[in-house]
Amino acid sequence: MMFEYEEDEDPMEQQKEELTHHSTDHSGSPQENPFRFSYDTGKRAASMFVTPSSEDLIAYGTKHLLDSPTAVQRSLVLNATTSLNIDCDLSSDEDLSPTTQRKICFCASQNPVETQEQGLRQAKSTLTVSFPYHQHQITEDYTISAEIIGIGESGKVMACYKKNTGEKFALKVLRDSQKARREVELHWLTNAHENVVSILDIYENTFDNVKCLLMVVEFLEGGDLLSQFESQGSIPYTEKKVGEIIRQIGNAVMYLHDMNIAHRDIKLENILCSGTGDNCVYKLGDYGFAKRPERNVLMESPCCTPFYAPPEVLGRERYDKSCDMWSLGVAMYILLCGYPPFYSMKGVALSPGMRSRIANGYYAFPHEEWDCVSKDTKDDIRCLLRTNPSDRLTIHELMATPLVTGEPIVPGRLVTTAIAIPGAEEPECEGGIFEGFIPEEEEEIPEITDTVGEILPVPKSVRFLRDGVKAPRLHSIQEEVGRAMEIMRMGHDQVYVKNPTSSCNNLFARRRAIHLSIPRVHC
Ligand SMILES: Nc1ncnc2c1ncn2[C@@H]1O[C@H](COP(=O)(O)OP(=O)(O)OP(=O)(O)O)[C@@H](O)[C@H]1O
Repeated sequence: MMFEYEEDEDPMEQQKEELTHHSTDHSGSPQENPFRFSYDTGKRAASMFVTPSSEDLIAYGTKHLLDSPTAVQRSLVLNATTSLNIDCDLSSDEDLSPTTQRKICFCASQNPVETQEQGLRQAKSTLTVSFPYHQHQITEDYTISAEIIGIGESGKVMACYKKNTGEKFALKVLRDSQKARREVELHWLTNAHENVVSILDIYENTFDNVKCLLMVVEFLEGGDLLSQFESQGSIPYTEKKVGEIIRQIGNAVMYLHDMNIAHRDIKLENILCSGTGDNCVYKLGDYGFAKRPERNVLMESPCCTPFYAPPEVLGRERYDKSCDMWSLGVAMYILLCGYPPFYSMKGVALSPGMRSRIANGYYAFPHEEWDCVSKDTKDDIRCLLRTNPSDRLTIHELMATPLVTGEPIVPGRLVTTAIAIPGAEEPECEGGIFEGFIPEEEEEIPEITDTVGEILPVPKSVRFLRDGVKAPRLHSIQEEVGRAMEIMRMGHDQVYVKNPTSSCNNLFARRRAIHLSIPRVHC
């Protein structure tokens, strides 16, 4: 869907009129001070890049939300500064959910005058959405601290402090690129949701001749969910707690999916926590791989972290938002037992065996951790980890499950032995219930030296599902995953292709010896 205008209307004029009318200026003209404004919706505080008072803004948004979403949506187009296509069809208002409309109203309100000309230039061609940003130095507004809040693939996340309030925020610096712009744009587009990390300010600054985008986001004191989970010893969470996390993050995912945006990198590290207590608010962050497909075009680029990557991504087939559902299933699985459903026995991020198990949907629910989990919840995970994307639960279906709605669920057998085990028909093995098929060609299972706990009396084919990946290894696995991410995320910028004549890799060497007439390299 593309933005469309009716030929006889001039949206520029209309928006100018609306901005003039609604911008009751308290601190200067919009040109002088277009970015200084904070509002509090009651849910969150965020700088909205506008000058009107919060009442004006909300009234403005509400008015247009209720009376004339089209007018506001048209004005949103005037923010356009890049060629990214955001496929909202403004010719049909009913396509937009109320939340979507509300967000778009806010976007429209924040429109800095400086972008209007650019918007006009694009108005009757391909109409796109972008984000407003400052071009002055971030250090005019924030003090950048040396404190590192987190480290990710794209660099460090630093602490920064707003100069006039002393408030702490998180600063993510991205080297300017098409990918970075897409990350910021899609995050910006969804940032009004209460379970999405709020963006406060965006800057385009140049350091040592390198143009960067700097994103100031709210600081979540509880850190990321993986660290929080590990800091309490990776002890499995209760279904109630997991249900609450999935309810909140699922709400954010539903918001994204309703806007036809897939996050594509849902994992515990990208779920941020407002605190550590019972009232923790969970928020989705890191849109580094988020994508909005063109209409009816499924996303094709492989991304995601291997542990969370669905088969169709690994298989480089087409996929869509259902990859987020797979990743939610993986996240649920980890939180409920303390280890991931798929992993490499060799301690690498993605082995052929792990790939094969993912492709076949082959994982287990070992008795020790899973017997106390209800069959309903295990069924939810099964429905999320289906190898065929079209068979997977949608986000709307997940949000209606008892786990998420909080309806009573029949507990697993360790909680009460009086209840019949509905999973009696489930395929069982000595080590637990397993799913999928046993791959015909398994990877060699090496001697496991770092196994925590006893070796279970299970067939070799199933053993890898349990051994060696107990809680203490989770973090090191995640680190390995991090190192492998550049390869996994080849859908975007670059693909690293090893030199077949000089590469040293045992698997490659074996295959080369068997299949290829490439001279052998001694590693
Ligand atoms: N707003 C925030 N509040 C608190 N901690 C944060 C915040 N943003 C990021 N972090 C921490 O920094 C880490 C890395 O952040 P982020 O995921 O945004 O970076 P990245 O480079 O995109 O990472 P990835 O490796 O997932 O691509 C997070 O896992 C989290 O621990």
